[in-house]
Formats: sequence, C-alpha cells, structure tokens
Amino acid sequence: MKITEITIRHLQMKLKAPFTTSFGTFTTKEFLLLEAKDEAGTVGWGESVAFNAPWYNEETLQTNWHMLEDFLIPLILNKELNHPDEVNEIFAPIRKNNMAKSTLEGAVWDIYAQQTNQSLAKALGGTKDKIEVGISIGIQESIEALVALVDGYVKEGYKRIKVKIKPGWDVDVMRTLRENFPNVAIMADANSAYSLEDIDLLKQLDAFDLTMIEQPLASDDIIDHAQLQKELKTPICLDESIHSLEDARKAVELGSTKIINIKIGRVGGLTEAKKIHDYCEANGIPVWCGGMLESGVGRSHNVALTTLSNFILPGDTAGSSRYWENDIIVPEVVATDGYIDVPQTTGIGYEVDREAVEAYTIAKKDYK
Ligand SMILES: O=C(O)CCC(=O)c1ccccc1C(=O)O
Ligand SMILES: [Mg+2]
Repeated sequence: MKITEITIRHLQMKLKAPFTTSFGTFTTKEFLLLEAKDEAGTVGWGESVAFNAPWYNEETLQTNWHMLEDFLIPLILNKELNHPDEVNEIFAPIRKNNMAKSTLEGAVWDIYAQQTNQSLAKALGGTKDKIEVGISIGIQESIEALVALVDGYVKEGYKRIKVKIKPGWDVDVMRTLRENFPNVAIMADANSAYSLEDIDLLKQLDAFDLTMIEQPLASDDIIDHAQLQKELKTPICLDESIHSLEDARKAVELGSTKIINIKIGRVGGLTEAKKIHDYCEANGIPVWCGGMLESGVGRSHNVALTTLSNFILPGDTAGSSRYWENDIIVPEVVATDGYIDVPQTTGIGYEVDREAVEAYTIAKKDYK
C-alpha cells in the first residue's frame, strides 16, 4: 500500500444543541477531515478531533494542519507500507501532536481494511457485532432541565449516563440524579476542574454509587490522582492524562486510575489505542471509548475500536442524530436501545456523503 494523494478539508458543522463542559461551550464543531488515496485508487478517511481552541489539550485544528502539512504527510506520501502499525513507528520521532498523527493514521487503517477486504473493526481484531453505548451530557441551565434530558436518554435506552460537573455544579446535581434514577449507571466527568484541595467535596460523591469519576484533577497529573483514589470509593477514570501506552502503564502502576477512557486522537491513533487496550486487558483495567463530538467519520473509527474485547464499559459514542441535523456519512450512526450495530462492509463501513462534506467545507488543500 502506497498513499499517493491526500486532501485536507476544514469543516464547520453546527451542533443541534450547545455542549458545555467545565472548560467552555461548543455551539459549532470545526475540525479537519483527511482523505487519503492509494495507488490503486482506494480512498480512506480520517478525522482530527482537535478543537478550534486549545481547551481540552494543547492541539488545535490549525496546529494539526501545520503538523500534517509540514511533517506528517511528507513522511507517508509515496512510502511503501505493509501495515498501518508502521505509521505509529514512522511518527514516533515527532513528539506529541497525537491528534494530528491520528488523523492520517486513521485514514491509512481505513485503506488497509479495504485492501485486505475486511471491516475496520475486524482489521483491528474486534470481536463484537454490536456495541453498547452511553451518552455524555453537558452542563445545563438548571438541575430540572438536566433531569428532563437524562429521563429522555434513559428512555431511549442509553446504557450509561455521563454528566459534566464543575465547582458549583456537582454534589447537588449528582444527588438529584441518583434520587431520580436509582437504577441507572451514572458517572461524572470533571475535565480537570478540581484539585486535591477539593478532596472533601469529591468524597461526598461517594454517596451516589457512581460508576466512576472521570479526570477530576489536572489534565497532566497522575500523582495527585493516585492520592485522591486512596481516599475515594468511586473509581477514578483518566481521560486527559493518558497519551500513550507508557502513560497508561505508569498511571495503573501508581494506582491513579481504575478505568481508562481511550480516545483514538488523544493517544495518537488506532495502533496506540490497541496497545493500551491490550495492556489494560492483561492488567484487569476495563476501558471504554471516549468521544470528542465527532462527525460520522471519527464516530465510525470509534465504533470499530469499541469492538475489541476489553471495551467492557459503554462508551460516549452516541448516535449521529444526538449531535447533527445531517451527518457526513450514509447511513448515519444509529443507536437503538443503547446499541450500535457494527457495519460489516469493508473499511469504516459507512459511505462518506461528498455533497454534505462540500457543504460544510470552509477550506481545502491537496497534497501529492
Ligand atoms: O459525546 C461525546 O462525543 C463526548 C463528549 C465529551 O464528554 C467531551 C466533549 C468534548 C471534549 C471533551 C469531552 C470529554 O470526554 O472529556
Ligand atoms: Mg472526559
């Protein structure tokens, strides 16, 4: 397999409803979509999950474009590749910039799956033909509004409800949810809004039988999380702090995390995501697939990854219609009773709707 042509597009899609986390509110989603073609004409797709501002991590879609254009694409274009795992090795000398790396690596995986006549899920070693999904709900105007939203999603069948928390929107919110939904799997995601000084507040969350608390402390920390986990009954799940297999190993050895949220972009691609998955499986650490408000392309990669056996907990990969009026893939990703059927056709298993892509594109550049 040899990639001979690449196109980067900058897309802008309006979210159906604003999504608020402890670090900011999204009303539209801007992202890069990467199309790669090999010498046989096979087309593969990758999505950058970097946002337009460095809130979640230090990358932005503009830094991703720079890294892809000036460093990553030149390393891959016209190079003979036998397997997508080689991309992970080729990119290794370039530090960090994981979301940029993952954008191109994902497209290579899609092409590889098609060239070997299998679904991306099978190419990754996945075993499930349907996956269990949960949903992530942003910070709302009022607790009543949140309860009404959760009620709707529970009735739709989502297998786990995650809510965003921040100082001032935490203990009362979680108590009210537990009172209203005694039998639902509920968790909280703080996106690094707390420090060890908040330990008494965080301990109050232990009363609500939460499945886990995600990334309560600093985005680059694994030391304080270990301290916090000693004092908490609720399992800690790391998101922002884990960028590689090495990070995962250190966090697990220190006792900083009992569960890991794997995001393909954050860890630099599907190969590294698989490595973290395999390490966690061998060490009794359940994983689940996080989300970054992806379009259908990124979503399809998340669906494929979630078919690996140690994705035991429901992920954040909700159906397309939870985010978009019109997604850029056909069919859209559909969640029914909290399950998504994994497509069996080759590659990502969904057709990219080129008309929709063009309609959302605000910039574009070709590389040969
Ligand atoms: O529905 C999704 O895609 C997941 C939403 C979500 O929780 C999230 C959205 C944007 C940035 C960070 C996060 C997160 O998991 O921390
Ligand atoms: Mg998170």
